[in-house]
Amino acid sequence: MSIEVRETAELGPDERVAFFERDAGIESVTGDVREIVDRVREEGDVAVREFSSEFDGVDVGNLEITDECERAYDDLDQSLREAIEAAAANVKEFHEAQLPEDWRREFGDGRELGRRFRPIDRVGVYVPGGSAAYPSSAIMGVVPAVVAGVDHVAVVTPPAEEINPATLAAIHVAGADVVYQVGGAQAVASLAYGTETIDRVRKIVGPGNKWVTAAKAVVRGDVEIDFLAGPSEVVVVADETADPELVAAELLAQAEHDPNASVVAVTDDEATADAIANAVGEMAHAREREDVIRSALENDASGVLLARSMSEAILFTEEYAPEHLSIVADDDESILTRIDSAGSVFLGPNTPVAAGDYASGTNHVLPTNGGARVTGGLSVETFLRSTTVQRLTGDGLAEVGETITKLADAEGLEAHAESVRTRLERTEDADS
Ligand SMILES: NC(=O)c1ccc[n+]([C@@H]2O[C@H](COP(=O)([O-])OP(=O)(O)OC[C@H]3O[C@@H](n4cnc5c(N)ncnc54)[C@H](O)[C@@H]3O)[C@@H](O)[C@H]2O)c1
Ligand SMILES: N[C@H](CO)Cc1c[nH]c[nH+]1
Repeated sequence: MSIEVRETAELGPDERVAFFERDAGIESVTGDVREIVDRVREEGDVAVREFSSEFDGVDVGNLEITDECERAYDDLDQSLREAIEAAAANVKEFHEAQLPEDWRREFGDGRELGRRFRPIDRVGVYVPGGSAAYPSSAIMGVVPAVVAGVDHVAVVTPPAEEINPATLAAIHVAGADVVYQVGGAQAVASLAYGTETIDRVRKIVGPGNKWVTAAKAVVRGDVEIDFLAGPSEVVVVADETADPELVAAELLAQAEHDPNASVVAVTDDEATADAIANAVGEMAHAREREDVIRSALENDASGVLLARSMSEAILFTEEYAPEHLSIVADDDESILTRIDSAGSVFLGPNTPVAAGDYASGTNHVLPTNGGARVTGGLSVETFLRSTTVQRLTGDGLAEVGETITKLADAEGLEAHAESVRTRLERTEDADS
């Protein structure tokens, strides 16, 4: 397996499009996904069972498996149980620090304004589990919802002859209220529209492969979603001080998720670029998921890139807007100040992306496909809605009264203006 070094300056228009408008195969499955979503919407559980049989190879009996999660937790090897609990505790602590406080304060004279935060009442969390198991994603999806105070957290995860026990146990530890064995687009459709067994939710969150991600895009008009969190991505920005093997290790780690994953190293140092490419070639062999890694490395949005300068490497990265950004360079903090678009940032040689994937406490459900240009990852705010609150005194209304009536008149909305004038007149009458 080899990966060729390409110069950023030499990239043609098609290659730039492949990097910057990458879609990880989502568009190619959107037609099929629309059909799956429509069938589940019309036929409910019958369609869910049919698609589970077709795509997961399982004849599902009971769709609900909430009690099985607690049993899996009880039976789980103690050290694995402790690892799940330690990761969940770190994620909880970091997300509790995000909880916003309601506030009100005086603006001007007699104008009290503020914001109030309340949880969404019913959410659905997708926990992936097709080609790998994702207990970590159960923690990342459910814990912030619980911290936010969501009343009803429903989890969906793909069925299997035996669903991974660590995934079930993690769903239990994270605190889900109800759990269903259904995966892929059919799971997203079930949460969006409801079936006989699965209640519809108000917001669907969580990561998944191209079918899951396409389904979230399809239902987005009918139900709220977090963002598109599809096949994993990483960009490593490296200078000549970077250890090529550690950079290669980052690329392989994200590449092993999915054949549609995208992994990039970009550097301004030719020797470093060559060394990273060699290390990737050598280290990719004899991996358990070598085939998946090979496909991901062959993606048009993957590669080792040689930039003419660090500024060019930074511009490339900003345009790419990766899910994960690792910066391994002497002046990592100053490079970071020049990159705004990244889902989650990992600084320095001792900070592997796997830290955030599993246990440092930050969330690993992150925007892919350039979504980092407009949003960050899953957080407590994902599960909250904010409401503004205001109270004006007579003086407060008088202060903004003319501004309001002028604008209302300009809009031709007389009743708006009158609702203010009436109050102002009453205040004047009371004062005289
Ligand atoms: N961006 C993020 O935040 C993030 C975080 C964690 C994981 N991920 C990604 O999640 C994904 C997990 O993928 P996975 O496949 O292991 O699990 P998954 O649960 O996402 O997908 C499995 C489901 O895909 C459906 N499916 C499979 N083949 C199909 C077909 N031919 N037609 C229709 N549906 C089909 C099946 O219904 C199955 O249940 C990876 O791409 C990984 O990179 C992303
Ligand atoms: N790298 C994934 C986010 O793209 C998260 C994850 C789960 N398990 C391992 N890693």
